Amino acid sequence: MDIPVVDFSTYDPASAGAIEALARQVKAALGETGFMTVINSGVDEAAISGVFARSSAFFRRDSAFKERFLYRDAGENFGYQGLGMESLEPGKPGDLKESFTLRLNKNAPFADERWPSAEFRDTVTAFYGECTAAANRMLHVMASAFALAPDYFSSTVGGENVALRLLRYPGGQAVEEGGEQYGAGAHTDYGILTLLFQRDVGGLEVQDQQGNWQAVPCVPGAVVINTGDLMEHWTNGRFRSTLHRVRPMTTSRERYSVAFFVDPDSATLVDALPACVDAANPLRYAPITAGEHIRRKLERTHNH
Ligand SMILES: O=C(O)CCC(=O)C(=O)O
Ligand SMILES: [Fe+2]
Repeated sequence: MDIPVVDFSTYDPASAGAIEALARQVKAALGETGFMTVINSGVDEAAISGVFARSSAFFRRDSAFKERFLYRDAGENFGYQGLGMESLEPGKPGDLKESFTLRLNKNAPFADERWPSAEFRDTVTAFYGECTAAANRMLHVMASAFALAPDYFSSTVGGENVALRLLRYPGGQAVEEGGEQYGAGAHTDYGILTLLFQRDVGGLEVQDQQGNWQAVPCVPGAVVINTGDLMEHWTNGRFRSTLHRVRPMTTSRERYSVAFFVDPDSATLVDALPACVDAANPLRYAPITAGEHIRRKLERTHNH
């Protein structure tokens, strides 16, 4: 399975032709694998490097420091989780990763003491803005793939359930290849769309339609995009929410990644688009409220 590469340099909201051409490529990619590699996403390379630098500076600190910012609960979805504190595949041993997850709720901002530093907060806030703008361009194209208004999906994303996550998969993990414990256990993402930034250490794998795991390559400067469960619901399965996982880092190399999860506001009722339901594609999913789905998945994966 090849992950299709889509070049967003031609994105022009004023050109119906440009949007249609992109929509055809996005529809093919998300319909086939649920994943695509986007080049020229518009996210500034200096901003990407800046957030990775901030991430490694934070994770290099000792546990006592990092644990001052511990994740509390799925409701707020904010803070530091150490090795093993999450199992993305519920019931499996904890993931061999550490993470800092953050939301930026404009109405109820997190207090200063919840942030490792003001500089950290400012860097991730700026990056969150870059990701939001890029996600909105992609959501525009995805909406046009179904002849919907440009803001059909983006208008449901006020930020309440959007999360940015810094991830580190430490090297030297003494686990067997093919064992039960992964860097990140097999899972599907919860919302509409995920933007994933990686550097030169890979490990992400996607399950193809035959059930085989395929490596996702690291393309310099590119963003890996995948659709989540709620998008699969919305499109009645046309856009797939594909299982993926991260291999355990058994050599001395460590993997860093940054994920931006674009999820609709809690009250959004996600119901299959009429254009995606017909005799050949009968309705597959009952309507679901976004908040309920996201919260249930977060709660199932958090190891207390
Ligand atoms: O770090 C990665 O490459 C993937 C992370 C991921 O799939 C997730 O956090 O949902
Ligand atoms: Fe994921």
